[in-house]
Amino acid sequence: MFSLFYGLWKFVFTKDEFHVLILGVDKAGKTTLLEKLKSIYLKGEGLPPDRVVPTVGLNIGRIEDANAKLVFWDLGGQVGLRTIWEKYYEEAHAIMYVIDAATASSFEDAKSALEKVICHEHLRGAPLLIVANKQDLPGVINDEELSEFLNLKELDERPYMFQAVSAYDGRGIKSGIDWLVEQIEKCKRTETLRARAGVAGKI
Ligand SMILES: Nc1nc2c(ncn2[C@@H]2O[C@H](COP(=O)(O)OP(=O)(O)OP(=O)(O)O)[C@@H](O)[C@H]2O)c(=O)[nH]1
Ligand SMILES: [Mg+2]
Repeated sequence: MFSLFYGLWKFVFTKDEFHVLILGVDKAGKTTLLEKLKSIYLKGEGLPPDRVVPTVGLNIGRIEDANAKLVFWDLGGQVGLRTIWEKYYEEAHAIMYVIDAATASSFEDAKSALEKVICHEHLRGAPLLIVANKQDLPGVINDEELSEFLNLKELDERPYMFQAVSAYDGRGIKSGIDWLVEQIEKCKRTETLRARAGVAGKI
């Protein structure tokens, strides 16, 4: 009887935990964004931008919103480190792809790296939030202009959205996360990952 009530209690009150992979080429602002996310959701725990260094390994950040726990995996974007990205694909519920929208010279690299991400079979159906970062800088392009510039094909089979953000002043971050959580909760991939975790838990 106890286990029945405990199971019900757990079902009603325990929040799901989702894994969000933060990808993008080097200097896009991924780690700065992760730190800003922490400071918004964990009230002041994130590092200030001047303490952020280029990523070589993996940075992990955990936040909790009203509906879910999110675990962010932030990987290095330098060319030689991008082969590590795919090791995380199978376990990721969603992708946050960060682009430096103020540096036009980085767009082609950002586009071709993103196309590889989108095509990877281990990420099939994963919701994708494409972040046009550095909106605080002059001359930056917004989310719509970035979408036009990238002109990405093969996006239609997954939920996706472009979001203008600044990892410095925090604009756009909450709406991006709200959208991501909503999409993760209703997408088929989440059901598949949940079923797989359930089976693994029983073995
Ligand atoms: N103005 C401005 N600068 C930013 C913003 N986000 C990041 N930066 C700067 O961009 C540079 C790169 O930021 P990182 O967060 O280290 O970039 P990254 O994508 O994690 O880079 P790798 O770890 O090498 O892949 C740093 O100088 C940051 O201070 C932003 O929103 N606005
Ligand atoms: Mg980094």
